[in-house]
Amino acid sequence: MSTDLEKLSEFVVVANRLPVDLETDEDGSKNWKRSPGGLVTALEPILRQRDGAWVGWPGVADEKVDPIVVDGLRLFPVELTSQDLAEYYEGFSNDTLWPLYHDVLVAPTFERSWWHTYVAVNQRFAEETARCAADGATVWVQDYQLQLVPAMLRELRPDLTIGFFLHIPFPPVELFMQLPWRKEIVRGMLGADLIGFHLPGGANNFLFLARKLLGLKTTTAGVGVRSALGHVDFDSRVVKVGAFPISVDSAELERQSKSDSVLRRARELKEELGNPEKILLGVDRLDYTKGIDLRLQALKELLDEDRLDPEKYTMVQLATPSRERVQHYIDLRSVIEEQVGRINGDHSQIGRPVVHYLYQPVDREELIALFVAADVMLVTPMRDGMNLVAKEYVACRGDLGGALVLSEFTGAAMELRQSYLVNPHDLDGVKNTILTAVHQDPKEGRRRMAALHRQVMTHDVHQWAESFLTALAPPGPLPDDQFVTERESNFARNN
Ligand SMILES: O=P(O)(O)OC[C@H]1O[C@H](O[C@H]2O[C@H](CO)[C@@H](O)[C@H](O)[C@H]2O)[C@H](O)[C@@H](O)[C@@H]1O
Ligand SMILES: Cc1cn([C@@H]2O[C@H](COP(=O)(O)OP(=O)(O)O)[C@@H](O)[C@H]2O)c(=O)[nH]c1=O
Repeated sequence: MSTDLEKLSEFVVVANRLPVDLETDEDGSKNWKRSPGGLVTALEPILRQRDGAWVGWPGVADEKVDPIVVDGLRLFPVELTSQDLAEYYEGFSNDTLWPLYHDVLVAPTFERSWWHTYVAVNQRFAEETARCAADGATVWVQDYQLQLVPAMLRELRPDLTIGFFLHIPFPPVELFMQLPWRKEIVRGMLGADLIGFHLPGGANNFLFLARKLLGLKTTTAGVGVRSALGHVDFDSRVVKVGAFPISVDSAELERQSKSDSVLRRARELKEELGNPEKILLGVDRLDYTKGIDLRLQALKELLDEDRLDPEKYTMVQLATPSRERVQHYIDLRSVIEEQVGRINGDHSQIGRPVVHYLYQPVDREELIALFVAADVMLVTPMRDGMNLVAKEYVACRGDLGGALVLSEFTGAAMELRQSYLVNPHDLDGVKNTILTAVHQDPKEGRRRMAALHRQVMTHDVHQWAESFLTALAPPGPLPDDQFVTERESNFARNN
């Protein structure tokens, strides 16, 4: 271990994944590649800024990797066996919690052996973190895969200040109550000093559960955005609960979007696409929450009904491979690829497909060039914690060009009010809104984009981290009258 890695860390991020995955190339050589998803996009600049350490899984099973510095980041890998991968990651995290927390878009599987593995893996993450954190350090635990870590870590290291942030929606109480291990999960999160959600709704759901499920005293006033924290009286401590909408590195994205290389690449992309009148763009992990199939269905119907001319308009859909061994993801890939094939079969010409579809990760620079080239960005999830892609598109449109079609069921919709908002369950509404965005009056488009751009530039990922970490100050007791039990709050509501 190098001296840099022997040094204990004052600031530690703990997430299921490291910011880079260990991949084996065709020649057998091992390389670190950026790992997928918005959590990594958001936290990487924060870790760099604070010179912290990152505890996480290196993205490959049965691989024991020693602590390592990659691209200036200090990484502490946690090994997952093939069985852990199947039961903790693909199973409990992504086939139980993920669907349950995303409005039960597909049925969650409740499998007891997966739960036991989830507990064991969370314990391992807590132990690795306890080893690399300095005395009194700040530890920031991330997301639904690690909801038990705060309590486990507090048990091992009561000296630490522990924050927990959930990147996906926290479900309504009626859905959460389906979970056989609901009390254990809530107690696990309550090991933190501060529990953060993207939106006030998630924070309020959590406070309600703490009262209803565990009979704890909590504040009952609504939580605000970066303000009016809620409090839970738990285990002789006060746990704070708040809403902190995550964002992107807006200034950096804007800077890159204006660079010569990106502008050149954006022009090339338009040419390569045959200089269509308008380019429509979708950028997602291939996930059933993202509404990729919905937007393809909308496009198909618009083309079938002659309401969109395939010679004038082209769509690019990027889909990063994700959770490829989970059945719902396997099924969705088939559905999407059949849709793309059918649209192109019915409406394309030789050398001019209507839909350009890539099932592969695309690097940042290419992505930014696509954002700059795209006239209409389609973000249509059925449910999404935040959706950083929507904010990235807006950050890259300092030229005030383009239009954003955005699902009301994303966290981003709460802030990006001047986008073309759609209800993804209303297919006709989505079709009409796509047409409105495609044909928008340029002046109206600039007005909307100016407001969106202002919002994203003034609420960036640094503000997100700063506001969370400032609220994560050492806990202090609150006056007794700020707490009420569930029984007392019912009484207050009914009288
Ligand atoms: O690690 P994977 O299983 O490949 O999944 C990638 C990430 O997906 C999820 O991202 C969420 O976080 C984003 C940032 O807060 C948010 O914008 C988005 O709405 C969420 O879906 C997941 O929560 C992460 O843990 C994964 O790393
Ligand atoms: C398709 C694609 C995406 N990215 C980057 O990934 C993240 C996605 O974040 P988001 O919050 O929108 O959703 P999930 O976390 O996946 O649920 C965003 O930063 C994209 O720019 C990428 O780099 N390359 C890709 O091909």
